Amino acid sequence: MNDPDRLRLEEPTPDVRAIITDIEGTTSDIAFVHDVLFPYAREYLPEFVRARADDPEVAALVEDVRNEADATDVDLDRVIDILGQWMDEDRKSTPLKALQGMVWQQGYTDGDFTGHVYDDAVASMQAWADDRRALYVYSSGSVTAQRLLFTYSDHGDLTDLFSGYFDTRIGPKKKIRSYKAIAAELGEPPSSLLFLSDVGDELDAAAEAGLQTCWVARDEDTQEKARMNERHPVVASFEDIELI
Ligand SMILES: CSCCC(=O)C(=O)COP(=O)(O)O
Ligand SMILES: [Mg+2]
Repeated sequence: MNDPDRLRLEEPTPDVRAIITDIEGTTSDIAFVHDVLFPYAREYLPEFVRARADDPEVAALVEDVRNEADATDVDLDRVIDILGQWMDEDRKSTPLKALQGMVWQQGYTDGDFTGHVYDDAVASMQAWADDRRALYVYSSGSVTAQRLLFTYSDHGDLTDLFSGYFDTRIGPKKKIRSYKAIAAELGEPPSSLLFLSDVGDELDAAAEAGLQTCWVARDEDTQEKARMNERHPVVASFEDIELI
């Protein structure tokens, strides 16, 4: 590992004890999320919500949508319209994400698609797990959706690699407090945690919380933007990350 171009993450104080990774754009292709998962949810979420409206879990999420939309008196059809609008906006709403995850379950189990995970992400995550580094996911997709993607991945079931999952129930991904809450939940000093993402605002928030960060910029446009930010080490793939 003496390649001078290889990114080495020097430890501020302790070594990296745990890695927390984003999914969309980081472990997995943005196109899989936007061209496969989102259209599937756009098509099947309305009938899913109607069919399961009396299920207590779905009913509670529908109520959460009404509250988040500040529309407490609206009927189910209006809630479904709101969810459609939020999907069009790619709003990172916790109840929407929970409902999407429940809808995707059908797609994965029917074999309509498998979860895309980059080859380099699989290889590095396997090596880190072998090296006894704990690996966590933090995504706006619900924990259910995260588990599904890695259970039904292109590479088979990868869930053994992960020690835990966080979604927006711990807080939004662009807020400093979310990363502090994750560190507190893991019982680790923030500086011993490494957060991987393709989004600068998420990395900025993590760095402000004291985490080590790495910008996974998989295409040239993102690499240029990432390098201009200058706050985070930049890699084109997980292969370029060398942990000390
Ligand atoms: C868990 S796969 C679905 C991803 C998703 O719904 C999403 O909004 C992407 O969020 P991320 O935080 O992984 O960029
Ligand atoms: Mg992302």
